Amino acid sequence: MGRLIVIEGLDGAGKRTLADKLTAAFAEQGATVGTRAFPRYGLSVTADLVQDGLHGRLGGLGDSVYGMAVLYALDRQGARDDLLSDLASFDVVLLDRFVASNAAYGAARLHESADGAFVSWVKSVEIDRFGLPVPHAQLLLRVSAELAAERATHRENVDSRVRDNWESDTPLQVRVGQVYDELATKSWLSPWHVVDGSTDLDVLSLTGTLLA
Ligand SMILES: Cc1cn([C@H]2C[C@H](O)[C@@H](COP(=O)(O)O)O2)c(=O)[nH]c1=O
Repeated sequence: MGRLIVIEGLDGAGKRTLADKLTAAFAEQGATVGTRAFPRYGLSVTADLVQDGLHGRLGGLGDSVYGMAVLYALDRQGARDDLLSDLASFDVVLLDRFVASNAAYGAARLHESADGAFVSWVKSVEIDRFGLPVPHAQLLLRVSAELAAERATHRENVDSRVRDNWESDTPLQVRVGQVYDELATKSWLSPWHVVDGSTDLDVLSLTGTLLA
């Protein structure tokens, strides 16, 4: 059975770059790696609806924290069998965002902490009812909301990728960062490793820790 390792962090933290570096480093250490990212834009109708919601095209549903969270959760539920089969075939399954994204963003939108009702609800729906696998470890790629916004703006200019309504909401991003810190401190679902996303990482030593 492979290890499910999840990368979490703010929009613009550099999760995709870290996923690429970790994939190469795991391979260098002889581990086979499968990667996935959530939401599964272009692959699932629920993820495409999420995108509509993020860009204000779902009316009141986009404004509903629980409504949007259900869409994200259904997208993952639809990938459950694929995830379980990946875990049976690879040593490491590396995910760019998972259940904790729902917990952090939803709680932040509701101005709740990681000890609030929303975070418990996410676990009860996604882990207890949908039966999604619990991560072996979660990596919090920690950057300030200012640096994340700078990177997201740069990506917007370079890739012509329009920032969604949440990405351009800096106070929201600050609260998301706080909830992530709390989730890591309380080892929500599994152990968390907090890594500094503002400097170059020692990826080989990180993979060593994750494989130990
Ligand atoms: C995967 C996921 C993302 N999100 C948020 C984080 C981002 O602001 C936004 C889109 O994610 P993305 O920028 O990684 O594509 O959705 C949730 O609120 N819940 C989730 O389950």
